[in-house]
Amino acid sequence: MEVAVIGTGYVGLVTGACLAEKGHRVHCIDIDESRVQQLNNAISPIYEEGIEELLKNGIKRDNLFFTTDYEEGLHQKDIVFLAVGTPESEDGSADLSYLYKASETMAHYINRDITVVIKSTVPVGTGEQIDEKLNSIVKPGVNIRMASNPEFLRQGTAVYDTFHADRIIVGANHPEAKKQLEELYHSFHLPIVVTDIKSAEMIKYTANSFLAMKISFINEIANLSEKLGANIESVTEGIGMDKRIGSSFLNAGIGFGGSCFPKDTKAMVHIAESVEMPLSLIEEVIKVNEKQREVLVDKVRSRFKSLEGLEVAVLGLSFKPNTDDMREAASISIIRKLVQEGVKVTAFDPVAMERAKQVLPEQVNYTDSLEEAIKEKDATLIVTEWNQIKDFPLEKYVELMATPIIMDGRNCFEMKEVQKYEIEYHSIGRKTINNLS
Ligand SMILES: NC(=O)c1ccc[n+]([C@@H]2O[C@H](COP(=O)([O-])OP(=O)(O)OC[C@H]3O[C@@H](n4cnc5c(N)ncnc54)[C@H](O)[C@@H]3O)[C@@H](O)[C@H]2O)c1
Ligand SMILES: O=c1ccn([C@@H]2O[C@H](COP(=O)(O)OP(=O)(O)O[C@H]3O[C@H](CO)[C@@H](O)[C@H](O)[C@H]3O)[C@@H](O)[C@H]2O)c(=O)[nH]1
Repeated sequence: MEVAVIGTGYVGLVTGACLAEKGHRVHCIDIDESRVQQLNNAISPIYEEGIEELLKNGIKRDNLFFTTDYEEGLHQKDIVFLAVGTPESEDGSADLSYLYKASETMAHYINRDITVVIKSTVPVGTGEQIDEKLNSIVKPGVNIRMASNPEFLRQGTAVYDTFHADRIIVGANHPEAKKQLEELYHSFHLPIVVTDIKSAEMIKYTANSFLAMKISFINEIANLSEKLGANIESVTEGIGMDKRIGSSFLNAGIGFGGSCFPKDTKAMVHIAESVEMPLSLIEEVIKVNEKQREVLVDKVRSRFKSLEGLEVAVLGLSFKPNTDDMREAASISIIRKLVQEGVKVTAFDPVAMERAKQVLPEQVNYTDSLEEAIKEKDATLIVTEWNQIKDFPLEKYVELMATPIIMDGRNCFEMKEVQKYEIEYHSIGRKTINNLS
């Protein structure tokens, strides 16, 4: 089919490249000229496994194009996806200004019947509002078929997730839009759930709120387990085997970050408030998460008499492994607090250091060697569970650090493994190991 995708961020780019891989003819439109130029040279502006291979394939096959020109991108298209950002506004609501701007620009170039699909995460009712807006601009006689197709990919595994999604949600009030989207996704061989537009919009926020709730829930239980001397990993194993609970998304740590959970939970609360139906449970999920971000710094504070002049290594900066995205990364608030309290921070991340430099305090030192990062330090804080960090031998901490004290915010190491070394080891929801002589 003939497809256009507006916005070439994590969602738009991956969607466009995957649809081209399945044989559709796809034009991706973005206002960012340097991004479009890079993409035309098969260089990905985002760090995502497998994406550059798809770009090369699509460009070679001549069915994947990148442009800043809406007219060229929308020419003779059957379906157009809107995949621009919907970031957090100051009041916590979703900022729809990029979506409105993109829709308005697009409307001026639509001259035939077309299905317009919102892929961005948007509050319930946005599809209807955009529909109204488009109809007020397009030429009389041109039919807009509005639809919603929310995205569930995770950063770091975005290409894999697109080809192996648990389900595809198609929200369509118009039978032709439903038919076209089913045809578009036919070759993906994935379950498709068809619903109305408002329910599709609701599904996306509900899924993210539920997943965020699981994380805040297990983090509270982890803090309590730690206090009472229980082990959170045994607890999650024990509850996870109950099929009604399930074991996924129950990794205790220093809370959720990234470009989605923090903003989507806040937007959900805002949506509910706007219809006077407060979501107190989700409000608590957010509060628990904010408190959880403090846990590692609190552990440093209670371990050392004074933080002034302390030399600390921070391992992992991105909000999760396998991405260079720093949006709402726990490392930001942790490092800011440490620096404020006089700690000298040396940071290491396998891919996110360049992006991190734009948001972290200027006092931070960086090194691309994990060994160098921990050398002669008073403590090491583990913030992101990259494989390089998880696989780094524990004996190196003993060998290289001034005192081998590890504060692990992601429970990277098994307790029985740590027990073998002369290390002081603090983690989340588990007993402290103190083998320092
Ligand atoms: N990042 C994720 O993992 C993820 C997953 C599921 C859903 N979502 C949702 O998808 C949407 C997009 O998220 P993202 O992370 O891909 O965003 P992003 O910030 O990575 O990318 C947005 C892109 O849109 C472009 N853009 C902005 N205005 C434009 C315009 N008028 N015309 C053309 N292009 C324009 C920007 O230049 C940018 O390249 C959001 O609503 C987000 O909540 C994101
Ligand atoms: O058991 C867990 C799982 C995740 N996290 C944290 O939660 C955050 C988000 O992780 P993840 O969900 O893997 O990454 P995202 O790329 O943000 O993906 C989420 O947000 C996307 C944007 O809406 C959705 O499309 C995805 O389905 C949803 O998983 C990260 O900070 C993780 O460290 C935990 O602390 N414990």
